[in-house]
Amino acid sequence: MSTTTEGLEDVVAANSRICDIDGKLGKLTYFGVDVHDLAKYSSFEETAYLLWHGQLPTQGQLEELKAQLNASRSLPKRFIDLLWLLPPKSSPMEVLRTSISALAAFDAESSGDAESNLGRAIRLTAAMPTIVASWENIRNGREPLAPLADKSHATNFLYMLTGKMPDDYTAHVLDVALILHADHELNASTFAARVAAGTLANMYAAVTAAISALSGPLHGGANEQVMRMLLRIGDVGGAEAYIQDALARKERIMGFGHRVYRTEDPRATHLRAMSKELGERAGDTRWYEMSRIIEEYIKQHKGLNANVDFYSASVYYTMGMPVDLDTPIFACSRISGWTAHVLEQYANNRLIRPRAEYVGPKVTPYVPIEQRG
Ligand SMILES: CC(=O)SCCNC(=O)CCNC(=O)[C@H](O)C(C)(C)COP(=O)(O)OP(=O)(O)OC[C@H]1O[C@@H](n2cnc3c(N)ncnc32)[C@H](O)[C@@H]1OP(=O)(O)O
Ligand SMILES: O=C([O-])CC(=O)C(=O)O
Repeated sequence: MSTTTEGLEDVVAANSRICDIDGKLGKLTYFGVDVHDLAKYSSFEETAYLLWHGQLPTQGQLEELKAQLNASRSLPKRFIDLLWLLPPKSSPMEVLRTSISALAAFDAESSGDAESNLGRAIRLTAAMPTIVASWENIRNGREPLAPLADKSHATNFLYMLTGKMPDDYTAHVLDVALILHADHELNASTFAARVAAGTLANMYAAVTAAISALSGPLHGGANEQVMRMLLRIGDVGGAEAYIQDALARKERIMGFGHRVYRTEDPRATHLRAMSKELGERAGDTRWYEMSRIIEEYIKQHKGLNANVDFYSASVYYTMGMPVDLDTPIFACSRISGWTAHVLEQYANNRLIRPRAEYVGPKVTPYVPIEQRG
């Protein structure tokens, strides 16, 4: 058998039209559209349309998608009842994973054709922020809030989380963060979704697999760990010594390094700027300043760049998000990319089944239990 590539590094495992990354140049495109342009000019809804259809929508197509999302934000009462049964200490990421798995049982459609699956992608994308916001309310003993008709995805998410209408800038920041996190080629969670879809498991099963893979601290779970680190450091003056010690202990610094990027992660450029501006607007740039010190130190001493998870931590924290919602927020964006990849997998399916290089013991005779030991 051929030599193994640990972690499948640089292995090309699928043809995909959805997302392209140039890790040397730090370029990221969705169906050929530069993520910098999407961050500047687009909205999450428009970006999701692009991922599902391969082209940006016309005004009419965008309005239709917004109407479909608005019509699918509410959750069935029996589903909300299910959330009330979960222990309040359950982590939001576990609740989200359990919820998507359970949501399969509430899907009235039985067809698995492409149109039905596109409908599922839209409904899942609409429902995820409602699930996260409902859990935030339920775990604090409050009734979940109903979504607002005719408001954007980002505005609705913030409203349902806080019970207050967000200001335009905060809604814009979340919208841009959702655009930036929407897709990233064959990252671990998208690959997990495609592996599940490749068995022709349904979209809920594939997304449940994806949420599981996203939750780990080497992937989407890193943003939460970044914020926990910043909170441990506590003040700007302590940042450099903390990182110096952590590196001396050979610790991995969350939010740094990437399997593909060898230069600045283009998403970090926007998140860094938003972290700064949010801090300035809030009159507290502590988290941004701490982040900058850590970033410079790690770049200088380890040659590693900040990834998408590093500045999203201070962005969400400055927006007032509870730290354990960081990764669920990531999932609420990546659902658009996951479902786009699942649709692409179904459209051109072949079971994904690699081989392992066997490195275990040679063939050994079976020893009866009374002769072992
Ligand atoms: C949305 C996302 O998923 S973005 C990634 C989010 N994850 C994180 O931020 C977690 C921290 N980062 C990491 O653990 C890694 O950089 C990963 C998992 C993202 C990429 O890992 P890989 O491509 O497998 O790189 P690998 O783990 O082999 O590391 C290569 C070397 O860089 C070091 N390194 C990589 N990342 C870090 C880090 N964040 N802190 C300290 N050292 C690091 C490793 O220790 C290793 O050094 P060594 O060769 O001396 O042992
Ligand atoms: O591509 C990866 O391996 C991880 C990543 O940045 C993402 O999923 O956004």
